[in-house]
Amino acid sequence: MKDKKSNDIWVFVEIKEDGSVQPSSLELLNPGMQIAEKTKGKLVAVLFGSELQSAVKETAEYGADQILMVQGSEYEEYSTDIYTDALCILLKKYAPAALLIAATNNGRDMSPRIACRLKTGLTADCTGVDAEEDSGCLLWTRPTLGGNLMACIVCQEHWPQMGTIRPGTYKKKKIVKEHVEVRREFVKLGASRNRVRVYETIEEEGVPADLESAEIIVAGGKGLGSAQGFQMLQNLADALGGAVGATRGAVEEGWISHAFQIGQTGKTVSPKLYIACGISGAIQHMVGMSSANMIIAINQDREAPIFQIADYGIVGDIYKIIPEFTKKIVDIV
Ligand SMILES: Cc1cc2nc3c(=O)[nH]c(=O)nc-3n(C[C@H](O)[C@H](O)[C@H](O)COP(=O)(O)OP(=O)(O)OC[C@H]3O[C@@H](n4cnc5c(N)ncnc54)[C@H](O)[C@@H]3O)c2cc1C
Repeated sequence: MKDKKSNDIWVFVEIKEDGSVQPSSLELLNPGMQIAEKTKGKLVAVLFGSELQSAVKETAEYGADQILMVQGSEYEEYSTDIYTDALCILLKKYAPAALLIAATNNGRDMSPRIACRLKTGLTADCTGVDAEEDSGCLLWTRPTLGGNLMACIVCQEHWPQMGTIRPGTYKKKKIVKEHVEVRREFVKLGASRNRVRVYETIEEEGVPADLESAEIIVAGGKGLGSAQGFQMLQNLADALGGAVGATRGAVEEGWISHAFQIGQTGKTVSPKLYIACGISGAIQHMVGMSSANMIIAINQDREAPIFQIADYGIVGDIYKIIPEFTKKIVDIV
């Protein structure tokens, strides 16, 4: 679209199959607030679903000025056709300045279709977003050229400014607002049709359930020396109620699948506690985990760069430290 009707920033808030809110969507309300302040618009959360009361209540705690709820049985589960059609109708009606979508499977599926229909640009899989105050254009950051460079992408004169943002890039931020306006929207889908029916959802085996939203991550690198080392880390993660992650070094060795990789070409995480075991601290790894609240690094090389960002550093052999540490935790719990 060539014009916008407002400076509002929209965040599409995805609802999971169990009716709860996708945490990575709530994370986007955090940068959304700062951007809306710069563009001098409202922060609007858009929700689709069949039963939205509790999702609206939860979303209202994360800083939205307004919530658009689109309720109906046709939105009970995600459908590429229905969601794309409905969101395009709303975007044409309100013509906001920007739309932020979490880079989940559904977000990645829907976003390019919307951008194409509205004849606007889409910056996919971003690791950061900001806004230019003068132009109101969004500044999207993402790795480019195989991850060797970070690019700042601007899409001028096309609205809404659209991008998908990697889960885990931002932290959810609770904000108490005196008033959050909740508006019901009825979208007349007309000739829309759902061409795809989902008969069954099969969870892929061996994939970490929610690495991006884990509060504790025990990550391993090449210092583990073998795939067996990850079992040792899994024991510690289980004792702490956390998840296991890995460096690209360990993934390339074939010790663990790419789904566990953290970093520039893997996942972005932001846990409360990150325990880095046998990880040197290459920049491409650190961009994916440096926003953790607390980092504990265990490495036998006291010069390893990971110690520069660690809150606590232990110089030593992981094979001596981790089993002892796990035993202590198990004894306490
Ligand atoms: C374009 C591009 C994208 C990339 N994307 C990513 C990415 O997304 N994620 C990522 O992780 N990397 C990525 N990399 C690779 C990155 O540059 C590093 O090569 C990688 O992170 C190194 O992994 P590592 O720390 O496991 O291995 P190493 O750098 O080999 O470090 C192993 C560490 O283990 C320590 N150690 C060894 N034995 C022990 C022991 N017994 N006890 C304690 N410590 C021990 C060593 O002292 C060493 O510091 C990318 C690279 C490029 C070029």
